[in-house]
Amino acid sequence: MTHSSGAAPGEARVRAAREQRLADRLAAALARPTAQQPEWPDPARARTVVARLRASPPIVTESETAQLSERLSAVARGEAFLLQSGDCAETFSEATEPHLRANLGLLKRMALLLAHAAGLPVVPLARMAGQYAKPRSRPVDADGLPVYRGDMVNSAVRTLAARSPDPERMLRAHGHAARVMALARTVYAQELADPCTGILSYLQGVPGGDRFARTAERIGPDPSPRSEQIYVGHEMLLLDYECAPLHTAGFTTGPEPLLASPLAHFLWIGERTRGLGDAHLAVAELLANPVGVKIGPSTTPEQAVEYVRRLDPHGTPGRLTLISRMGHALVREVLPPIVEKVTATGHQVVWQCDPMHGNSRTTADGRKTRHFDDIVAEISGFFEVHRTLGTHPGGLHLEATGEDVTECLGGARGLREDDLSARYRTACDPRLNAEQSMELAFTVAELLTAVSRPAARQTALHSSRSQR
Ligand SMILES: O=C[C@H](O)[C@H](O)COP(=O)(O)O
Ligand SMILES: C=C(OP(=O)(O)O)C(=O)O
Repeated sequence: MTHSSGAAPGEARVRAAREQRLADRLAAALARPTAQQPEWPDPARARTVVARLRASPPIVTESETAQLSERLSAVARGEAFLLQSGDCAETFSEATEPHLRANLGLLKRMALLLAHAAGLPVVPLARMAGQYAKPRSRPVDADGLPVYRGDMVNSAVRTLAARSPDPERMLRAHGHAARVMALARTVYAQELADPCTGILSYLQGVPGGDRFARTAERIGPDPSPRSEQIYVGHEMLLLDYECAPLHTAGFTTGPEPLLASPLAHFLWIGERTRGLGDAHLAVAELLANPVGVKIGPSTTPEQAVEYVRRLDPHGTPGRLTLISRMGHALVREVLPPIVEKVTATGHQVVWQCDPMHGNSRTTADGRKTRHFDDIVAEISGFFEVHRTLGTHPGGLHLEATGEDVTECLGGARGLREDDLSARYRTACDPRLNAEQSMELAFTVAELLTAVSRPAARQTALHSSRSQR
């Protein structure tokens, strides 16, 4: 943790004491049980890398993070919609401008579409510039090798040496993330000066695209404030990487000082590391950045309330995003008591639907995939639950790419299992391709048009225009 010098001696002492308290709390958090961490073969080498990460330059700025916090408050109040999308696992080899352009262009088109459908500003959040570590279900793969845990930890190549965790990879990940973020800022602002053209060419190119023509007609300039600004987030998984550069934040969401992560605007805790007694949650409690928690089908309403109590102690709207990933068959059953119990606490969280992770399946030849229809069914269930309870379905969290991959089944071209081998390129879980993603955006646009209230739409559009 760092602080600037130049303050009066009394002030410097107060600041030093405050930093020491935060350092002690972080050390206590890290002493708790941790899941899904690599065992570095050479711990001394790992410590050297962590020391270098501590001195590394920031990837995002605190003012951008504070701005995202404000925008998530609007989402939690029902005045905006959050769209998060990107690769399941970023790789070093795909940290290229064409790949970033494809993913960010897609995110921008989808955001524009949803903004018009919901009549609300859309906050774009890319799974990018840090999504290099993956939690896994099993420690070894089908060949008996240690499982691939993301480019930040080991290599996907199928040899024992390649799968050995290498701490130097954390430095490479940081370097790639910094470069990706710098590029993303420029690319997102530039990409599709005229996104309507991209949307219309999708409609013309895909079978049955004309069924969305009426929705497309309503699209005009982006009504979202700061529509050139992109935010990034990743799973806060690998604690050596995540905790090294934490420093006392210049902004806070309550009376006490907190730690800022300079690695991303938004961080979330995954389904496999959300234990209430575990380190990930205790670290997230110390962060000034907005945070999320994935909640799968085994989550109880009591656990959800505990996440809210711990991660949003001061009742800051949008400070916490609860990312439900129940699966299409369970969302209508499991989500309602959670939403009811959390709503009764009076805290205003962002309710976000991840329709990907509860709908994974394996094909006969061992490929992981997801069906477009299951993804739509989970989103429909999520909207239905919120419509019934009078709460705001605040956002979506997708694994999607603007590339023409063949990883998920179904969609307008009716991709079947036999088609998947053509361009199955994901490093981990299957992503929607560009066409499937646009089809999903149009489908969700129609759901949103059905749920959004015209009066609220007018007010939100008016106020977002006046902020520009
Ligand atoms: O992206 C999410 C997880 O890392 C992934 O679903 C785990 O996959 P596995 O079950 O193949 O380990
Ligand atoms: C691992 C992920 O999801 P979950 O924790 O929900 O399984 C993810 O979003 O990459």
